[in-house]
Amino acid sequence: MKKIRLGCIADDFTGATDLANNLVRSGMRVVQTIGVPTEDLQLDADAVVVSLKSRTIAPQDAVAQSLAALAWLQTQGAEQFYFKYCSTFDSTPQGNIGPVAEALMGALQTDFTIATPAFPDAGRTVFKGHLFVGDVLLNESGMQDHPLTPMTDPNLVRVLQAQVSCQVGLIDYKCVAQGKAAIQARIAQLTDQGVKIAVVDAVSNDDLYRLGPALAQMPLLTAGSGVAIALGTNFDIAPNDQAGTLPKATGFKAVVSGSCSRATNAQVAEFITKGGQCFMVNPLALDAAETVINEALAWAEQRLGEQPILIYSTAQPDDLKTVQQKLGVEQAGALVEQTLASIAVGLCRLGVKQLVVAGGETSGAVVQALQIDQLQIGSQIDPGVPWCGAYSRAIDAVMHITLKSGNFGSVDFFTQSFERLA
Ligand SMILES: Nc1ncnc2c1ncn2[C@@H]1O[C@H](COP(=O)(O)OP(=O)(O)OP(=O)(O)O)[C@@H](O)[C@H]1O
Ligand SMILES: O=C(O)[C@@H](O)C(=O)CO
Repeated sequence: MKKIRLGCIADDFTGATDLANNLVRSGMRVVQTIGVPTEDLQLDADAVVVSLKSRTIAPQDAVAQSLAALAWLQTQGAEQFYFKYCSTFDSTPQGNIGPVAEALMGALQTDFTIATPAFPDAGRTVFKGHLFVGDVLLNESGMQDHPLTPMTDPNLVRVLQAQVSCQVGLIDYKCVAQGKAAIQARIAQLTDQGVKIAVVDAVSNDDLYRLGPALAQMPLLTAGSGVAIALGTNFDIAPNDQAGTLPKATGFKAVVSGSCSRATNAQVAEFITKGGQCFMVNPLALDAAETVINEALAWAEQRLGEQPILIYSTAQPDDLKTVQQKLGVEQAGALVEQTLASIAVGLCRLGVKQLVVAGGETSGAVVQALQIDQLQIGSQIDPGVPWCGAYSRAIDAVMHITLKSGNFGSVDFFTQSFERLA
C-alpha cells in the first residue's frame, strides 16, 4: 500500500472537490472518496479527501462520522489532517464544526488548531475575525437566507465559541502579514493563554502563502479550502501540470441544479436567457415524484445532443420560502434532492457522460444515487470547482462530473464548464 501524506475530511461533497481542487493547484495528486472507504486506497495519491454529508446533521452524528474518517485516513499513513468546512461557514450555534474540531483534536491528542474559512479567490476573506463574502459581511451576503444554515453573525470567533467548550482566539491580519515566525509566536502565546482554536485572518492568497509554512507541524488544520493552496510545499511538492490530468470526455452534457444560492440563480437565469433548453422541477408537484421524474427524462430524451440541457429546482428566496412553509424545510430539501438524484441517474442512463451538479446537498444525493465511490480530481473550471473523473456503479460507466458549490462559478458556468472540457 502506498502511503498518503495529507488526510482530509470534508463536511460535504462539493466542499470536498473544492478542497481537492486547491490541493491539486498546490501540486498534490488527489483522490476524493465518497464516504469512508472500507478498503485501502487503490489509486496513487498525495492527499485523499473523504467526503461526508455531515454539514447539517446533529453534532454527535457528525463527530462519529468524522472520527471514522480520521481512523481510515490514519490507516492510509496520513501525516497531517485537514477538516474542511464551507467558506461561508454554514454552521449556526447548533452546528457541528466546533464539536467535530474538538473531537478530532482529542483523537489526535493535539491541543491547538486553526479555523479559517478564508478563500480569497472566491471572495471569502476573514478580517478581524469577521467573514466577508465579496464586499459585504457574511450576514448580508444572502447567506442569512440559506435554506438549511442561515448565517446571521459574521463574527467567527463568536460563532465558533458558541459551539465549543474550549476557548477560541484570533490570529489577526497584522500578525499574518508578518509571516511564519510571527504566526508561530502568536500560536505559542495563545496556547499559554489556554486558547485551543484560533480563527485566522486572511484577506489575500499572499496571506495564505504566509500562513502555510507556519502550519507544517500542526497535526490538525480546520479550514475552508483556501489554506490548501499553500500546503504542497510543506510536503516538498511543487505546483505542476500533471497533478490534474483526466481522460478525454465523451457522451451528452447535462446540468442538474438544486442550489438556491444567489450565484446559482444567476447561472440558471443566464442559461435560460442565452436560449439553453431547460426543465423546471416544481417541488409542490412532488407528491407525484415518479411522474415528475418520468416527465423530466422524457423531455430530456428529445433534447440531448451537442448542447447541454438543464434540469433545475433552483428558486428565488420568496418562492423557496413558500415551498418550505408548505412542505417543511427538511422534507422539501430531501424530496427535491431525491428527485434530482433520480433524474441524474436517468440522464446518465440516456447517455449523459458530462454532468454538472449545482449545490452541495444536491451533489451528495446525486453522487450517492450514481453509486460513485471515488473521484479523481482534474483541472479547475472556476475557483473551487474542478472537473472530476469517476466510475458510476449505477450506470457501469466512466464519466466526467463536476460538483459546483452553490455560491461558486461564473455566471456562464453552465456552458463554460463544458467548453473547458472540450
Ligand atoms: N425549489 C425548492 N424548494 C425547496 N427546497 C429546495 C428547492 N430547490 C432546492 N431545494 C433544496 O435546497 C437545498 C439546497 O442545498 P444545496 O446544498 O444543494 O445547495 P447550496 O446550499 O446552494 O449549495 P452549497 O451547500 O454548495 O453552498 C437542498 O436540500 C435542495 O433539495
Ligand atoms: O467552501 C465552500 O464554499 C465550498 O467548498 C462548500 O463547501 C460549499 O458546499
